[in-house]
Amino acid sequence: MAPRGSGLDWRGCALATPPGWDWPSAGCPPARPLDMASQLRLRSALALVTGAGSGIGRAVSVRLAKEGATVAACDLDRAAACETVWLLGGQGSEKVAPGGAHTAFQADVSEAGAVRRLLEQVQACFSRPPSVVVSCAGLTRDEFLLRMSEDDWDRVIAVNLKGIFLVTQAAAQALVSSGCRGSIINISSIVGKVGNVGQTNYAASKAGVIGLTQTAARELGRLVRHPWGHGIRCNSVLPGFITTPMTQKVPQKVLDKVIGMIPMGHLGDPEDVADAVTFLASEDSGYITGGLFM
Ligand SMILES: CCCCCCCCCCCCCC(=O)CC(=O)SCCNC(=O)CCNC(=O)[C@H](O)C(C)(C)COP(=O)(O)OP(=O)(O)OC[C@H]1O[C@@H](n2cnc3c(N)ncnc32)[C@H](O)[C@@H]1OP(=O)(O)O
Ligand SMILES: NC(=O)C1=CN([C@@H]2O[C@H](COP(=O)(O)OP(=O)(O)OC[C@H]3O[C@@H](n4cnc5c(N)ncnc54)[C@H](O)[C@@H]3O)[C@@H](O)[C@H]2O)C=CC1
Repeated sequence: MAPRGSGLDWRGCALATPPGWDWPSAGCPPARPLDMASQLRLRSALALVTGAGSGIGRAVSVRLAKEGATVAACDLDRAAACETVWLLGGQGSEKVAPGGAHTAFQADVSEAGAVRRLLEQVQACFSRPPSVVVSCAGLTRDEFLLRMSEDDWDRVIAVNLKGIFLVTQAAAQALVSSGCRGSIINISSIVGKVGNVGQTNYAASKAGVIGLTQTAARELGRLVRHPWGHGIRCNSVLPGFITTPMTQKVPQKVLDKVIGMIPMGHLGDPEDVADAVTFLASEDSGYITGGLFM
């Protein structure tokens, strides 16, 4: 069954009106018109999405596919990645994804060999490197500093920071080897800028993602004519609280505290992040590299 609010029915087909959509009484058009998909800004793109099996990564996969991209959906959880591909139309989705059928891949992004094999498998499957790479894979191991274990620190840094290093490096190497331009989008967090109680490990990892991405942008951004330039844009997105399985673990009393500080007055949806990611993946952001704050 397609996830609630995915805007997709049981077959993965777009609903005329997403479940729970409350058409504004004033009759004004919906905030996120479904016909945005008709733009097909990513018609020829091959997009690799890590963490594609849940939450933001799944929403990003759906959104990129709506704009014509072929999606290589990667996750530690193979079944979850396969469910995402099923939502996108699965095998036989060539009719909606000119670049080939959406495909699921399994990899632990914290393992160098797994990431190397992932990029090899994606290129073997599609005969080209992914021109859009979105790193959503991530986890939390929240605890107060005074009580945090070394393992909780190590695992969060390994997945959230080293994982993005490995995927960014492998994807950039593949693009440079092929002389292709690309757009790499790394999901950081507002926590990487302002910190958050109970998240010394997570905040450090997300702050590291910001610095990694800004540096990669400096090294990879210029067009090929520079020895270190390759026309590859790198941006990080820093969402606040978004309603996903990751935030469902947060004590309600904490959410109650934080919601009052959110300018929009409520948690965001994964689709809100997917919209920003899709903009950064497309040529509409052709002169933006080094970061975008939400
Ligand atoms: C300029 C804007 C400033 C914004 C401020 C920061 C906003 C942060 C927004 C983050 C948005 C992005 C999030 C993201 O990237 C995705 C995630 O990381 S989702 C997970 C987020 N995790 C948390 O926020 C940690 C939540 N806390 C916990 O899980 C537990 O408290 C913890 C495991 C750390 C400890 O559990 P326990 O020992 O059981 O203690 P309590 O739960 O009872 O807490 C004791 C006490 O501390 C208060 N508290 C705990 N966490 C927070 C928090 N994050 N912010 C504020 N206060 C917190 C808690 O309310 C208790 O207070 P009492 O008054 O004693 O009840
Ligand atoms: N939910 C939120 O409030 C916010 C989330 N983020 C970030 O967005 C990204 C996505 O988070 P959510 O969708 O909310 O979480 P989620 O828990 O719904 O999805 C995370 C996905 O990453 C996968 N994953 C975990 N470890 C992996 C690994 N080692 N290798 C490959 N895949 C792995 C999980 O299997 C899962 O499918 C994360 O990087 C998170 O830190 C940033 C800001 C806010």
